[in-house]
Amino acid sequence: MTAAAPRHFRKMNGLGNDFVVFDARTHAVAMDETKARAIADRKTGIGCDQLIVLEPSKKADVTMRIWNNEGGEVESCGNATRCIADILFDEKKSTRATIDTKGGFLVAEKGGERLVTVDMGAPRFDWQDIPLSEKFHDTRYIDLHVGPVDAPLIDRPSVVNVGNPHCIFWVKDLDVVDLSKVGPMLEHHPLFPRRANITLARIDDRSHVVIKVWERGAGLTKACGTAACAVMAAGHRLKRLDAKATITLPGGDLFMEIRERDGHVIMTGPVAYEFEGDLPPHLAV
Ligand SMILES: N[C@@H](CCC[C@H](N)C(=O)O)C(=O)O
Repeated sequence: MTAAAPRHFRKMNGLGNDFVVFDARTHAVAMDETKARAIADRKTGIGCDQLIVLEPSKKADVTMRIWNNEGGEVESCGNATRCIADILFDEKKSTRATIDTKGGFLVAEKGGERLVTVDMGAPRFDWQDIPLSEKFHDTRYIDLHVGPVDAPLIDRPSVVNVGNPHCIFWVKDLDVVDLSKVGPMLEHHPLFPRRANITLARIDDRSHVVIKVWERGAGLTKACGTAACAVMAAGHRLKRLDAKATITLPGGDLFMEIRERDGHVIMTGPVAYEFEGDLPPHLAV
């Protein structure tokens, strides 16, 4: 039996949310759920929160496809978008890059050395767009209660789609519930037919929020860029946040803005290169 050809990859992260990146612009990469899980495994694979595959695009510099470490392909990833934009800035010797994703067409600009600003597009608040499985007139706060009878209850989250589905619980204390326990239950709640990313958000003042995220298909991560976009969009819609705010995640800060002229969410944050290599034959794609 001949071994599959090794496949070159780059390992990168945005605030500790880490990615194995494959370039399929010249040679096809056959990613699927089984391979994604094997490569993402932190004990027997390379290890990552998400796998990224770059493909040619007719309308953007690149098409970015995203798989969670659990194996499912998803629409959007804020931290990976910054990483890919930085690769493109270097390749194109330009300070602007365009990236097509299932969640939308994104434009990124260089903000400094390994610092990237991305226009993450317009947030969607309609219940069908989140999507939710039942009609909610007002998605600023929905009826969804969490917590056993003998523990503090958190409820009335906001929901928003920023390319992918997010549910945000506004809390005074980020430890009010154990997100590693309630996260998976909420992610799979029947109200979310495509599941959801679950965030606890503590607003410290009108321009600073601290968050913890249980990512759909990836669990607790050090940072989730789209969750920061979702918190910014929902918090501003509730008039609890100014148009510019810093969002602190376990891995560090993202600088967020709701652009006045079109309501788009603008995210600025760092990118980091870790290492590169070739997949061993048993993991080859
Ligand atoms: N880490 C990402 C989000 C990745 C996808 C997410 N888990 C989902 O399933 O929607 C980010 O930085 O946004």
